[in-house]
Amino acid sequence: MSLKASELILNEDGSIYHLGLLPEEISSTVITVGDPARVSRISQHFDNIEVTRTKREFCTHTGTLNGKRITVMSTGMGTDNIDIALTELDALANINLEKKELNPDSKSLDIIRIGTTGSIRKEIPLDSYIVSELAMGFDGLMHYYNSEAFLENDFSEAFVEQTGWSSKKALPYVVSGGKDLLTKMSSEKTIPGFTATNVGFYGPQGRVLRNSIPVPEMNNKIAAFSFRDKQITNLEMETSGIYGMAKLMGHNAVSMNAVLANRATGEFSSDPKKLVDDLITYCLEKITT
Ligand SMILES: O=P(O)(O)O[C@H]1O[C@H](CO)[C@@H](O)[C@H]1O
Ligand SMILES: O=c1cc[nH]c(=O)[nH]1
Repeated sequence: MSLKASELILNEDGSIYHLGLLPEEISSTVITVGDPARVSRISQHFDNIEVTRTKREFCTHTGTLNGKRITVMSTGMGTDNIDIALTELDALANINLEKKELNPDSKSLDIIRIGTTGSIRKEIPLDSYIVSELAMGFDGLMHYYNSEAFLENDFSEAFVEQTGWSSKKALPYVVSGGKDLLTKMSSEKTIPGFTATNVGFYGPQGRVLRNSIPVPEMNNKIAAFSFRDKQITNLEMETSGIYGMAKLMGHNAVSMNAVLANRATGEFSSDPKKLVDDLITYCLEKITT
C-alpha cells in the first residue's frame, strides 16, 4: 500500500522533506551532531566528499575515509528534531520513495552521535568522554510510539519514586544504546555513562539566570538516584531520542559525549573546541578500524 503524500512528504526533486536527501546520498554509517558547524569539522578529515546538502538545521556531508563511506549530519538541538532526523534517515534507508512503499528487506544503520554534555558528578571531570550505555528521556518522545517492548520501565519507576518527579512533567523513559556499537566505541579513554536527556538547556537542566525553577535541588536528586548499581552521569538534549528511535526502527546507536561543563563543581572547559575536535578524531579512528 502506497504511503499518502501528506505522510511521506517529498520535495520537487524527490528528496525527503526536511533533510533534502535522496536514498543514495546516505551511507549506512551516520554520524549525528547537534551543531551544523561541526559537520565540516568532521568531514574535513574525509578523503573525499561526494554530497553536501543543507536544509534548515540539517546539514549533511557524505564522503569516504580510509575506504569507509560515512554520512555526517547535524540535527540541531533537542529530541523533537531527532524525531524528524531519524524518521527521515530511516525512510531513506527503508522506503522506496518513488513508489512510496516499504522496501521488502529492511536495512539497519549505525548511528553515532558526537555531542557535548554537562557532567552532574564531581568524579566525572571536565574534558572527559562519556559513552552512554543507557539514556533516560525527560522529553516524552517515546510515549508517542509503541515503544513498550524495549523501555526499561523498572528504572523509570525507581527514578520517579526516588526523585519525587512531578506528574506535570513527561514520565521519564529509559532505553539502552546498541551493544555492538557501545563496545566498538569504548576504550580506556572513555567513561561508561547513563545520560539524562532534557527538554531544554536552562530551566530543564536546573540552570538559573533570571527565571526561578520549582525544584532548585533537582540536579542533586538526579545525581543521588541509584538503581541496579547505575547512576546518572550527564545531561544533554538528544541521546534518549536517538536511542529510542533507533530501537523502534531496528538501527544501532551510540552517543559519545564530550564533557564541557561540570554542573557539580560549576566549571566549564577552558578549550571546548579542542575537546570536541579530539573526540571527533577518536571517533573517526574507531569507526574506520
Ligand atoms: O553539542 P550538541 O551535539 O549540540 O549537544 C549538546 O549541546 C546542545 C546545548 O548546548 C544540545 O544539543 C546538547 O545535547
Ligand atoms: O551542560 C550542558 C553542556 C552541553 N550540553 C547540554 O545540554 N548541557
